[in-house]
Amino acid sequence: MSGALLEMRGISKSYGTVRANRSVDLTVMPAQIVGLLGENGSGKSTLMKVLFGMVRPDEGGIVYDGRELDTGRPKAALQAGIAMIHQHFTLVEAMTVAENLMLGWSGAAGPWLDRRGVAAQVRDAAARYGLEIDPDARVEQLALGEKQRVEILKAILRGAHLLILDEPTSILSPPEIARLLDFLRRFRTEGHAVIFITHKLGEVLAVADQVVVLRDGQVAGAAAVAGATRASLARLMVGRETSAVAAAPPAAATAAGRLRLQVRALAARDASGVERLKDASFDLRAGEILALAGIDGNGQGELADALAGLARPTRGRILMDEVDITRGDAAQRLAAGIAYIPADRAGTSLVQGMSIEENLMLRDVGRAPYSRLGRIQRGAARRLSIERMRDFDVRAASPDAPARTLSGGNQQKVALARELGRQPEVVIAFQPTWGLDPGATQFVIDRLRRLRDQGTAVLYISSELEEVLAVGDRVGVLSEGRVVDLVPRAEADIERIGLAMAGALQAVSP
Ligand SMILES: Nc1ncnc2c1ncn2[C@@H]1O[C@H](COP(=O)(O)OP(=O)(O)OP(=O)(O)O)[C@@H](O)[C@H]1O
Repeated sequence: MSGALLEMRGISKSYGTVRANRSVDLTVMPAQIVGLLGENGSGKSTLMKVLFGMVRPDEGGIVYDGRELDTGRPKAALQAGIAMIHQHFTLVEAMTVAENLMLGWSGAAGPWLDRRGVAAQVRDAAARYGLEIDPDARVEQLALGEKQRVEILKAILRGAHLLILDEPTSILSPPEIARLLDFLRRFRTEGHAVIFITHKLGEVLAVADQVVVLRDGQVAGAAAVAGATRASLARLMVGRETSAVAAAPPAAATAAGRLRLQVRALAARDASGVERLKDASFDLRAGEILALAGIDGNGQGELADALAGLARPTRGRILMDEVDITRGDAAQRLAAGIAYIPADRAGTSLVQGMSIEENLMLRDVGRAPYSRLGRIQRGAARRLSIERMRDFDVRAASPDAPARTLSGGNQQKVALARELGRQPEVVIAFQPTWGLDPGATQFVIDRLRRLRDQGTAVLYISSELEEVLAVGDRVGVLSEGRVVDLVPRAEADIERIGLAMAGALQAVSP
C-alpha cells in the first residue's frame, strides 16, 4: 500500500516449536495511532522486537518510510526514527533529566555539550507536548510517571517519528493517563505515528484510530476503532464471548471476620532513603478485601515491602493476630501465613534460568507434597505443576520450560500460581494484575475473591481505579504516604478517589 509509514509483511518467528509470529502483517499510516492487542503470549512483544531489530525474523520484511529496513539490526530502527518506550526505563538514575537527555543525543552542539541549550530545548518540547518536567531534577527522585515522561521526551528530541509504547498507562494515575492520551493526540497532529500495546480496551477505544489483534501468533483481526466496542475487541482477542473485566460485584461486606492485621502510623523509606510511606493506619480482617488505590511514589511499594518483611519500617507498628511483627523478616512473615505478590514479579520473584516447575516449588521445596523424608517427590511435583499451570492458564510447552522463555504475562501467572496456590492467611497483593490480559485479570480477581470467601484477609494495592472499585469490600487511597478516604465500597465515590489518587485530598484517620 502506498503512503504507509510502516509495512511489516509476512513476519514469522519461531522459538523451537513455539510459533510466536506467523505471517503477521502490520501497516501503520502517518498520523495514525494503532492499538496492538492480544492475550498474554499472543506474540505482541515478539513482533515489536522484530520491528526494533532485537530479533531477526525467520521470514518476512519491513518497509519503513518507503525503504527496506535491515532486519535484526537495532541501530537501523533507531536511525530510521523508530523509538520504543519500554516498561523498564533505561535512564541513569544518578543523573539529572537534562543529563539523561544529552546522553547520545546528536542534537547537542558538538563535543562540548551545551547544558543551558539542552535545558531550553527540553522546556520547549515539554511545553509543546504537555510533558512538563524539571530538567534539573535528578531521575532517582522522580516518580514512575515522570520517568516515563523523560523517556518520551528523549524519543521526541531524537527525532522519533514512530513511537512504540508498551503498556504505558499501567503506572499512571487517572489524571496522568488522560495527560498521556492527550500527548499522543498532539503527537499525531504533527503527523507522527504510534503503536500502543495495551490490555486496556477502553484506552484503545479512547485514543487509537486502528486496532490490530494478535491471537496465537497470527493476526486475528484488524479494524478501525470507529465502530468497535469493548465486546467486539474482547471477542477478537480470545475468539469467543467474554464477560467484561471484573464485572462481578464485590460480595456484600461480610460483617467481616476476625481482626488479622493492624497497621498503625507506619512509615518506611524507599531505596534512596526518601520516606515515601509516612503515616499509614488501617485494619485488615479475615474474609475481606481491602483495596487501596494509589500511584507510584505515594508509598505503596514501601507499605507492601514493610508488610512482607522486606523493608524495615522507620516508625509505627504492624500487628498480626495482636502480636507485634514489626521487626520480623520475610521468612517469619511467610511462616505466619502471609503471602506476598510483589509488583515486579518477573524481576524479583521468578528465577529466570529455572524452569516453571522449579519456580513453582521454590518456597516449599523442603515440604510436602514436594518432599518426603528429605527426598524430592518428582511425581507429586510434576502433578502439582501441571495442575497449577492449568489453573492459572500458564501457556507453555511443559513445566520444564525455563521462565525466561515465557511471555511477560505468562511469567506473572507462574508467580501468582505459586503465591496463591498455597492457602495463605493474609495476602498482600501489589498490582497483581499488572501486565495481564483481561481474561487473566479476571481470573486473578476471581481467585482472590475465592480466598476471601474462604476467610483469607486480602490487601489489594493497585493503581487501577476500576479494579480497586471492583474487588474491594472496603476501598481507600494511599496518598502521600497516608491512607485516606477509607470507606465501604458502597459508599465510595469514584471521582473523589480519582482526586485523592492525584493527591488532592487530605488525610483522614482510620
Ligand atoms: N526467548 C524465547 N524463547 C522461547 N520462547 C519464547 C521466547 N520469547 C517468547 N517466546 C514465546 O513466544 C510466544 C509469544 O510471546 P510474546 O512475548 O511475543 O507474547 P506477548 O503477546 O508479548 O505476551 P504478554 O502480553 O504476556 O507480554 C510465547 O509463547 C512465548 O512463550
